[in-house]
Amino acid sequence: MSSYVYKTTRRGVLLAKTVSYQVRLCSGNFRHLEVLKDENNVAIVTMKRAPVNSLNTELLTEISSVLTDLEETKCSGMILTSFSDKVFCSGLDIYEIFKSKPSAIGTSFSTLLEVFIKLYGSTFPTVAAITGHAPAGGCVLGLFCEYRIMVQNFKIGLNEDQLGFNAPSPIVKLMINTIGHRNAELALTSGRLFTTSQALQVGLVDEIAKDRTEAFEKADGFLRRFEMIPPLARNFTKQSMRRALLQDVTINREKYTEGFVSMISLHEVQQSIAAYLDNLKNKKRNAH
Ligand SMILES: CC/C=C\CC/C=C/CC(=O)SCCNC(=O)CCNC(=O)[C@H](O)C(C)(C)COP(=O)(O)OP(=O)(O)OC[C@H]1O[C@@H](n2cnc3c(N)ncnc32)[C@H](O)[C@@H]1OP(=O)(O)O
Repeated sequence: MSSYVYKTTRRGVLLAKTVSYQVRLCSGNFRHLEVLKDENNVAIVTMKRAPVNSLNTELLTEISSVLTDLEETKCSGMILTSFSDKVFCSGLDIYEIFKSKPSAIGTSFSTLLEVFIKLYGSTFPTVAAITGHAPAGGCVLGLFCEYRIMVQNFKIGLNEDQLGFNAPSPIVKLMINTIGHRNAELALTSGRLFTTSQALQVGLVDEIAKDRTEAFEKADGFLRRFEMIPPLARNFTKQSMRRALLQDVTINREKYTEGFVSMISLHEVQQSIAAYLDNLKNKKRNAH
């Protein structure tokens, strides 16, 4: 178990260094996730695929499986977060889409769509405690949740265009639903990454936190808003707001996967990803 776990009290979720009797580690043999539940059946799902939580098929499969478990055990809320104080999630594992077989690209993307359906369509309230950078697929994970709290001085956004391909249409719709058509078009066409405060201004995140502890307090505050709301009513409303997009992704999952694979497999796109990776490595080299 990592050195940090989250202790819950009746008044909220607090960062602590010791396991409280009130918190139990969920069963399930996860390599890249830690799942804790408090006495109110709120789950804290922490991604811990070092160094940057890139979403490979294994991590995506684990997230999908946790979501099934949380539905079955009638979880009352979920906080999605990262083990890292620098990166929430760095998006799809680039090495699973660069120079990879179409079948591997397809599996990775299709599993992301499975997570889309389960997380975006979950019956319980969901909040992302974004403790670091959240580019591309990292931002997408946040967008699947109902509410986003982001620690200050990081970056978030859909930068797919910078890598040489476009964000798939369900993600474009999700972005439009969140920040409006004009802002989404400007952001997507330039692959813009927003700073935390810019993201708040545009509505991409809902609250800013000064650090992880505050992010958790605010996440807990969001979940507590629903204490007096009958869960059935809440869920009906949520599903009715999300139905069109959920149905689209569910019905067209295969079509979207084929489209993504074809696009990523294009020679020009692979060249752009190679250049992007070079750039990433150079940045790292120059920083040292
Ligand atoms: C309906 C459909 C739904 C959705 C479609 C969504 C499609 C999404 C496409 C994607 O998500 S593509 C991935 C896009 N991701 C990025 O552009 C992020 C790239 N990474 C960064 O900008 C930075 O690494 C960072 C800001 C996340 C972290 O910076 P820093 O803390 O300085 O770490 P390093 O840059 O040194 O990286 C450490 C290590 O990790 C590797 N890495 C980083 N990101 C990824 C990644 N996405 N996949 C695989 N590996 C990644 C990086 O290369 C370094 O590796 P070393 O071997 O050099 O240590």
